[in-house]
Amino acid sequence: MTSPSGRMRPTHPSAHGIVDLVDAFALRTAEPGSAPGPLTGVTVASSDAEPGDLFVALQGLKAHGAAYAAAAVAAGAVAILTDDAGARLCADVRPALGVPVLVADDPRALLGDVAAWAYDYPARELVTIAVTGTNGKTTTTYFVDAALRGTHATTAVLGTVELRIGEDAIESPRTTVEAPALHALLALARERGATAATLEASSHALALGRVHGLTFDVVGFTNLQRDHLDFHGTMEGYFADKARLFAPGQARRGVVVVDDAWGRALVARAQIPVESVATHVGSPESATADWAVVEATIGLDGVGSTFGLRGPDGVVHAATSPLPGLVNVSNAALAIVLAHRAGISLADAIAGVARAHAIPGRMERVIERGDGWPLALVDYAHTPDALVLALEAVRPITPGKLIIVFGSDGDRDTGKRPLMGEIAARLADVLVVTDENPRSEVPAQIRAEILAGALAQRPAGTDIHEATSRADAIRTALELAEAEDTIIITGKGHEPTQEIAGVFHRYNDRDVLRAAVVTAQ
Ligand SMILES: CC(=O)N[C@H]1[C@@H](OP(=O)(O)OP(=O)(O)OC[C@H]2O[C@@H](n3ccc(=O)[nH]c3=O)[C@H](O)[C@@H]2O)O[C@H](CO)[C@@H](O)[C@@H]1O[C@H](C)C(=O)N[C@@H](C)C(=O)N[C@H](CCC(=O)O)C(=O)O
Ligand SMILES: Nc1ncnc2c1ncn2[C@@H]1O[C@H](COP(=O)(O)OP(=O)(O)OP(=O)(O)O)[C@@H](O)[C@H]1O
Repeated sequence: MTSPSGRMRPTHPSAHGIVDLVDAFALRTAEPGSAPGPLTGVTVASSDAEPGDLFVALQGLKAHGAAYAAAAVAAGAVAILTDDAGARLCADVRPALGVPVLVADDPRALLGDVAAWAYDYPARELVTIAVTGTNGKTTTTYFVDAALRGTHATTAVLGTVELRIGEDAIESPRTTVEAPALHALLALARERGATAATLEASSHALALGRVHGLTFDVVGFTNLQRDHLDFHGTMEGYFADKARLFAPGQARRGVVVVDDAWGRALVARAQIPVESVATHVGSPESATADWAVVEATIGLDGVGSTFGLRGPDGVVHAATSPLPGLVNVSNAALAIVLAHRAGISLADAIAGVARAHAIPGRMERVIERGDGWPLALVDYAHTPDALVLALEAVRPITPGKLIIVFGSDGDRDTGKRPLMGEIAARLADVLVVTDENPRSEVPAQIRAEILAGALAQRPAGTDIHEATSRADAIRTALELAEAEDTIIITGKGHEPTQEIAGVFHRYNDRDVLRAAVVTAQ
């Protein structure tokens, strides 16, 4: 993987005139200025500005981007696009910025279209697929990508774990990058000969227009569970933001898992053609859905599952999920239909998903059981529902005790903390409660809220431990474990850092586990 600060932009961007930008988007000019060169890129972050960029200065939650316009110009930005408030801030800069300051009423609403224009609409030359939902986005996108790879020699997959084009990848700053970065990545993908791109669309991204400026060929919905209520306010608000992906102009067709009521509501409300997929065997939805999982056998070794997928024509196809647990049967079924609707034959889609590699931090087996070692897995479950499913998936492959190491994020939905504690105390045998990403919060307070939930379920507090450092928590779990036990470390998955009090420390659960094995040898 290239360095996290590495940029993924086209190496041969085309040059546009500022006059053409003004004409194309009916912009007003606050300051005529003088562009030092043609426009070759777009950014919303001064720290990412490169020579030739249009710096789009947005009103943020904490600041107005126009406050950073001078920094962007110093880095080479050739023009500023902002709103009226931003233009006033730019007018106050002394000495004057010197570059044209352009104004739109709502620059965020234009951002995706401007970025697509600047990079010559790369998405039009790629098969594009987006997946949304609370859980399963990453897994489903990797499954879809595996299915596409049989037909498309070079693909891109853009999401939480990494930004990957072909075999070249960098760490991803978030689940869905801002629209200028997205269109730059798609332009680079096109330049490198990619013909398909699969990406995760987070609810934040949909609310903030990060995927504007392209029409996806196919979009998918996994499920909706409690998360991110700090941002969306209510479940209805969260759902409404997810539903934005299933709108004309944003996508041509959709595939929706209808196991939960939100998926069924989405099918009823979507204004694009959608197909439904029911993945709970024997559920009422499976009788009426377009596609349905009609049987599923969980691999007893915990590796994967086989299942039957009934298509709209009534024919049942034998399929495989390469990852453990029923949730991955659901993700695999969705991925197969998405890939098929993106132009892959059903047989090739099924075969491709079956071949998907291990996905970083998703039910990833880091230590295999044997030689006195317990089985140790790292999983990204960080919502109450995901935690239930993760623990239920590993229980059948655990002859001894099930040991969980977990915490909960700071500065995020606080209501889930006692729920996570209660679930862990109910479904695991031994708990080691520790920190996840405390961010600006006091770590001990977060742990106390989790422990309150755990103790409500298990008042005597038996086998409930607390560790102030995550690495210590993992080492504690290893000390407590016998060979027949399973350790599952949840919450951070692939994450390469731990955010504490504004500082991102290099940290990874898998590395700590591997280091413990090496030290013991
Ligand atoms: C809630 C949210 O999404 N916030 C995003 C938003 O931040 P903000 O509105 O607070 O921005 P701000 O700090 O007020 O700054 C205003 C503007 O000035 C710019 N600026 C700011 C400082 C500077 O030095 N230079 C500069 O140019 C910023 O780029 C921004 O455009 O705009 C910023 C610029 O694009 C984003 O970095 C920031 O994402 C933050 C980092 C974030 O944590 N977002 C998370 C919540 C997120 O998006 N998560 C989703 C979902 C994940 C999941 O499903 O689990 C994701 O897609 O990752
Ligand atoms: N279909 C599913 N339903 C419920 N839980 C799931 C599903 N798929 C995966 N999970 C659980 O959710 C965790 C996150 O999975 P994944 O990374 O694929 O989802 P995601 O939507 O990308 O999450 P995030 O947006 O937080 O990155 C997994 O580690 C697993 O525990």
